[in-house]
Amino acid sequence: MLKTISWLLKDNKKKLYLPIFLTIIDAIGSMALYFILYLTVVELLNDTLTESKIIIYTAICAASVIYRIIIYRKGYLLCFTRGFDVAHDVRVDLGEHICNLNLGYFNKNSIGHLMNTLTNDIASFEGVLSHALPFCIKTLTLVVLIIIGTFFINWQLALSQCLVIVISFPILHWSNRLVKKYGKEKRSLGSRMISVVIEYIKGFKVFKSHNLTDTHFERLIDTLEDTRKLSIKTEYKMAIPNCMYVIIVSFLTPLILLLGSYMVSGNELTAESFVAFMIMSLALSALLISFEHYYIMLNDLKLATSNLKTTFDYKPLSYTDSDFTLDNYKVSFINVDFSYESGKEVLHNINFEAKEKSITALVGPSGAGKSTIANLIARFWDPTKGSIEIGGRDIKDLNPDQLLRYISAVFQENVLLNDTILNNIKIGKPDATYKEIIEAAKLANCHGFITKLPDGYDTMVAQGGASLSGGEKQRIAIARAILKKAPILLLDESTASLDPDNEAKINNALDRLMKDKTVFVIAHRLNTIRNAHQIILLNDGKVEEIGNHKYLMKQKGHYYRMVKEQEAASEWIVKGDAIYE
Ligand SMILES: Nc1ncnc2c1ncn2[C@@H]1O[C@H](COP(=O)(O)OP(=O)(O)OP(=O)(O)O)[C@@H](O)[C@H]1O
Repeated sequence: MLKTISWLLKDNKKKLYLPIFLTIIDAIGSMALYFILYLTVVELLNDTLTESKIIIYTAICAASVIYRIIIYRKGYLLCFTRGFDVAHDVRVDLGEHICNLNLGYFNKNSIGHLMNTLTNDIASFEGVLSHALPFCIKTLTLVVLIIIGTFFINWQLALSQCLVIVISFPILHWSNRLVKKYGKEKRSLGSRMISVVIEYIKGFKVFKSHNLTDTHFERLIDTLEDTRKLSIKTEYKMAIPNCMYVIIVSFLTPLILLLGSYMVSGNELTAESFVAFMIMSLALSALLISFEHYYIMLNDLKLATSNLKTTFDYKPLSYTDSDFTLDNYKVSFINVDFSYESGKEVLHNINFEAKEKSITALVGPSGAGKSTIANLIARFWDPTKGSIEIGGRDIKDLNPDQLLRYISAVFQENVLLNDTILNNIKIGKPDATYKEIIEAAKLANCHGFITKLPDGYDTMVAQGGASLSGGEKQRIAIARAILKKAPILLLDESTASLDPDNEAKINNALDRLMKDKTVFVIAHRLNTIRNAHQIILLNDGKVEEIGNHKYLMKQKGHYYRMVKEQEAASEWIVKGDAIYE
């Protein structure tokens, strides 16, 4: 565990040296009080406690208290602030690391697991660094100092005291094993609960429209109930070793009382040493009881750090060139195979070339692999075999962040942030001027509806863009892409039926956006792509047909049949409940 923590801390370890040192100094300072107490008891029992000695002892106690207040304040404040600083750095590192991962990571790991790592695991890490670590160090220092001190008073009693402490070790180990077992279960249940909550919130509209809110709410309730049951079970299981440990270390005082009394009556121990030993022993047993709490926290940290390390161990996409410029924007797929999950290939030996400033339409049945091709161009994933070249460069060599400067994407589901419309458009080019933003909005046909909103461009968009219509959201996404002016465009044509006015506005905006760009359009309505330079018909992850509309129609193959089917469907007239051709 220490190795993992040290790896997570990296250079931040040094930040913790001073607070740990001050914590140890504070522990040593508090020992001074025990020593004065011991001297006072000895002098009192020997009847040698004079007024001047009382003043000296009181002065030492007062000085020790002031010294400890200063050290305590400094040490603990440093522990807390440095603990929070270090956890903040781990959070930032983790955030940056996640940004560089391919989308495959989010595929394998449920959102719940990721949220758990980002929130609970880091919170455990933070809690231990800022709270448990200083208390553990202080407690351990005091325990060691008290044990050494008791050996000076009477080694036989000190040895029997150590024996009791040694007996408690297997119990601590037992509780440690339970923390590991139930901690793992709790973490995975926690991840599941977060996933279910997110699913419930995101799907609320769908569940409601299908009258399934109750069914899905029950799923949520079931997960909450499982969490409650597991928490209670954990506490019950943990209670056994916890109680045993507390009983054993509490047994220290009666043991010393019994053994000490025998030794005093047998003149093997003086009364004042006996009293001093008893004071030390009481303090020791109280310290050992509180130690267990922090020991459990430290063990829980093991799970948190191993989760964090697993996330950090997931390698980001590699590249050799981070500062590159592309000479042209021709896109080529060369013998590309791809699988999201090993053993389940979804693209097989894809070969095609999209000329610079040409339009390539990707068509085919649902699940054929159209979106996957778009994802591979943006390097959201890497092919499992073969290569993808842009401007003659294998994109595997290029820094994915830099590569995305050359690519704009307009997907069906356009995410709008809970921010102003202006800032939502600005995402396309963060340093854009107000004039550039307005121009892009005008080209995307959204200036009109934006200026009619109460605060115009400063109108806040509700989370997820809920306050705008589907067509308006799409036009804002187009404005973003216009502003970005990237030479390659990935376009997922909307499947949603839009009213003719909205559709005309979007098509008009798209025409402007597509001008002079290497465009890939995932087309669902074949009448919109008749002018594409090439149409790639994908079926079951393979290129089945390739060519322009005229050529493919002449072939009378799969594309031809799809066009004919869509034409026939568009001629249908829906009258009441009946459909007539
Ligand atoms: N994130 C993912 N993880 C695992 N499998 C996936 C993932 N995304 C897509 N797939 C699978 O890959 C295959 C191709 O999917 P893709 O989304 O590329 O098809 P598509 O042609 O775009 O379909 P549609 O027209 O319905 O959007 C499908 O079998 C799909 O189930």
